[in-house]
Amino acid sequence: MSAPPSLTLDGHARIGAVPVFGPLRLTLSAGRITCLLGPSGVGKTTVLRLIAGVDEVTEFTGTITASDGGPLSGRMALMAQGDMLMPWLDVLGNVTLGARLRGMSRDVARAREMLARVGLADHADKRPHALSGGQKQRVALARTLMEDRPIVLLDEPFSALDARTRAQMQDLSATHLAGRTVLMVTHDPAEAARMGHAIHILTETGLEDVTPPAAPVPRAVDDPETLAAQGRLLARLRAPA
Ligand SMILES: Nc1ncnc2c1ncn2[C@@H]1O[C@H](COP(=O)(O)OP(=O)(O)OP(=O)(O)O)[C@@H](O)[C@H]1O
Repeated sequence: MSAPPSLTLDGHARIGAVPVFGPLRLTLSAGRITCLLGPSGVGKTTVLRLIAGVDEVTEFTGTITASDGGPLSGRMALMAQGDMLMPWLDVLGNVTLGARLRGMSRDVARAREMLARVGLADHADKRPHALSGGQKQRVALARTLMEDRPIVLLDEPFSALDARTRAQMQDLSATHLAGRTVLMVTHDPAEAARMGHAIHILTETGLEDVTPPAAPVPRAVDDPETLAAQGRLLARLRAPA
């Protein structure tokens, strides 16, 4: 994996005549996890999709740049909202989809290992329709973590998981994402308090920074400083705009 750059999105966005966000300047520090929270519809997914280069409806005026000056394409892995699994491929085929699309041979052993880590070793031969929502989301997570990319974009990656599995997948992801430049959109203050090296809230008027706990990521769920940060975040999210 090449060294992860920092990324900066600087600009404003609209869909037709309707402003989505901006002016906004968001920096994702190199090798760190940045958590982005905020009310529904404020533009978090739009920010993530613009960085990913997959937004075809938003008119963005501004720049999205990497600190090393290099292109972003080919250096990013994206886990979009919704599992985006191919219904005609089995679980193993979905987890190795990236290699298939690049015309490379599949690393089946690594894919099976990744499936075991997300708790789906016994589901490799199933099609997505035979999985629960939380299982599908873990397949999508495994597919994203299979991609050895320096920049990783995750849109509510654990939203369909029960509390225990969610904590396990956060731990797993923190291990795999260590040293990568990560944007994680989430609605969960507890998740941001556990996972974020930087935490921002996107509001109609711009970006607000929330100081994360000092402990390394992933922080213990019952660590007092983590719980205090979770409380601060929740209070801020509940406050009137
Ligand atoms: N394809 C589209 N066409 C028109 N408007 C859109 C489209 N996609 C998103 N929008 C609008 O853009 C705005 C930002 O949407 P976005 O999905 O980025 O919000 P969000 O903060 O991620 O919301 P949520 O937390 O509910 O996922 C919303 O007002 C939404 O209605």
